[in-house]
Amino acid sequence: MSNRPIVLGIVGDSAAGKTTLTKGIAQVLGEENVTVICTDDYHRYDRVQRKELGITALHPDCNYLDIMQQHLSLLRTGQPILKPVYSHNTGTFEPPQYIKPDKFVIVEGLLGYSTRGARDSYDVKVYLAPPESLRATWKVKRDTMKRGYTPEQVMGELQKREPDSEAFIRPQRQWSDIVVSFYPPREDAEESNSQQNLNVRLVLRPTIPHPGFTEIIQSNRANYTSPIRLELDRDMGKPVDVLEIDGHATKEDVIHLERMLCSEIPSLIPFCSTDSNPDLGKLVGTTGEILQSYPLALTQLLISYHMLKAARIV
Ligand SMILES: Nc1ncnc2c1ncn2[C@@H]1O[C@H](COP(=O)(O)OP(=O)(O)O)[C@@H](O)[C@H]1O
Ligand SMILES: O=C(COP(=O)(O)O)[C@H](O)[C@H](O)COP(=O)(O)O
Repeated sequence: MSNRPIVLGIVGDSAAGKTTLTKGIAQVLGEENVTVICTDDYHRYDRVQRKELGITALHPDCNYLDIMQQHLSLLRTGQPILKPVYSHNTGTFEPPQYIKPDKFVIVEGLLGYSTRGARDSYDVKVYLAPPESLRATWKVKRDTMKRGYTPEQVMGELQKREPDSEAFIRPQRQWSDIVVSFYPPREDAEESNSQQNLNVRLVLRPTIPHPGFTEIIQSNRANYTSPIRLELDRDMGKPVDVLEIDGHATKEDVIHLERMLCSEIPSLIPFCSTDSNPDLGKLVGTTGEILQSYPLALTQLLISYHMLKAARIV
């Protein structure tokens, strides 16, 4: 067992699903073992100042990225930090927080892979990339319900942020080991956009050793219509494996994959199916409803697999 924390990065644009996935992974790893850091705390300006300056939270100049990087290096070696705190409720800063890292650290935020030094701090790097239309739906719902914005304000903000999303957020995809995209089965099905039965597309780069999916999928009636598919593709010009899991996959479809992931890592076994772990794949939807999805469950398990594997071999 490694004697330093294992660090997971979850990076993506606003409302891409970072907090939701972070909670799901912490649930599998055991919340008591996980320290969660949100890099929004490293904003340089509060909400009013950003408005006055005409700068978005996505811009590197709007964040203390040097301090974020220092803190990530400290956490990686097991040392404590005094972390700033940004409140999304008030849009202002609160007193700093003393944080001593647990066995696992999850760092979620907008610009986590934007500097070389920061990127060097992670054991596993995930990038979240839902289609932009789904992200907009999620952002409008969440920011109106939880952050006190009107729908018009959120749409305006998305528009204003687009150049910075393109320049600073989306390029970080290239640094990730896994790209996670939840998406509705049919792009034109507006009402399925935010809710149940989302599919997931998992881009697996050869930057970390992934489990041997090929075997299990081949032995398992894999074909183009199977709800679980493994394909070879390219992502940002580089060869990758892509694992697709459809929202309508049944328990029987996912069970082999769950067992395979868990058999390699004994400590995952108690958490590896919705029978033994009823909260696996559960999430709070944009209107507060509780959803459960196999695509999310398998995404949680795959990322937890990598965390536990890193903890054993480092
Ligand atoms: N996999 C998912 N399936 C369904 N809804 C999701 C999923 N991920 C996120 N959401 C919804 O989108 C909204 C934004 O997600 P959140 O995790 O807060 O994003 P971020 O932390 O990246 O800003 C949440 O309110 C949540 O209900
Ligand atoms: O883009 C984000 C990141 O949060 P998330 O990734 O959770 O959307 C927020 O808009 C900024 O942090 C500013 O916060 P606020 O808008 O609350 O002032």
